[in-house]
Amino acid sequence: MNTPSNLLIKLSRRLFENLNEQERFVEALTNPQPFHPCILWGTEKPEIPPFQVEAPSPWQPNFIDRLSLGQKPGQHPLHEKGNFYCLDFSSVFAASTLLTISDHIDLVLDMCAAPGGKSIFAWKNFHPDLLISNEVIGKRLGMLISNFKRCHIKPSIIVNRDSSILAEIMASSSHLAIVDAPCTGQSLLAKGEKAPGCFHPTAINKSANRQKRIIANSAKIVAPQGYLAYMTCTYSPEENEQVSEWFLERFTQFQAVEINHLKEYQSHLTTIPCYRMFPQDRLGAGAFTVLFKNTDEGEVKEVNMNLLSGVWTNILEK
Ligand SMILES: C[S@@+](CC[C@H](N)C(=O)[O-])C[C@H]1O[C@@H](n2cnc3c(N)ncnc32)[C@H](O)[C@@H]1O
Repeated sequence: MNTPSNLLIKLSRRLFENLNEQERFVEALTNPQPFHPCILWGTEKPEIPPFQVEAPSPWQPNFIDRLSLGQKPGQHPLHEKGNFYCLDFSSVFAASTLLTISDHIDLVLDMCAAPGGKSIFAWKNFHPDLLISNEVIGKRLGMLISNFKRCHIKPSIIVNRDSSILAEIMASSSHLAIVDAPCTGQSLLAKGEKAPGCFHPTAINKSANRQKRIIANSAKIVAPQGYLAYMTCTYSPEENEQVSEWFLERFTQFQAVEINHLKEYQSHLTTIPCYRMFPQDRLGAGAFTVLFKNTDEGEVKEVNMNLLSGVWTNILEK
């Protein structure tokens, strides 16, 4: 067990009033325990389940399976064939806000896409006419492309652009924009991984400023009556509730949507309906999620596909 830093203890006091909850949170980060592996079925599930599966949460979509501890889905031949994608249950939690959208979604833009979990979740849930997945960091494109190829994700385009460029090229065009923002990655500790400096105020502030820039550019892409899903895998309120509050103050055409199936996870750190999963509850390492709706009426604009210049494209057939 690692000794908790003062910054971690301080954060636990800001997150929870209850002393026992503070201690459980700190323990989850300093003495990490394995979480159940999880898969997203891109194809139909086989009649004979290839894995031992845990009882599903009431809100879990049927294309997700949470597996028993010790299962190694990444080593199964169906993984190589692209039948499923491995992801954390925290990612499923964060993406589950999308399950409340009943409108037909033609176009999805995932602004921060690699390695591809939220894109694939949205693709499976909505069967959009087109999925555009963006990854700005060049060296992370390879894993995104290989996951899309392996799982036969189409029709889709992968692009490598700064959010400000996409805001121009794709203004008011997308029925759904997903911002799974780069963050300080504090929940990596709950998975036994390293995230140096993740509780330091300078790192948190820098990360929050980047998140505000990305969400502001992404908002410009959302079509009238469309949605913007914002999520992170970190705990500090500055990167989560405070980004959401900042966003609603500046982009007054957006409203946060209540997510009924996540009611018991509602954050008490803001009056906005935002939702959190914490590692001490043992479902996943942690996530923050909020869904905004653009209340503007008006015209949905077309994307100029020539300006997008995808680095990988698979739009031949659905
Ligand atoms: C939390 S990860 C995304 C995980 C992915 N959505 C998934 O579910 O597999 C955040 C991503 O944002 C990317 N990123 C970093 N800086 C960015 C920026 N300025 N604008 C957009 N994305 C950025 C990172 O390279 C990283 O791939």
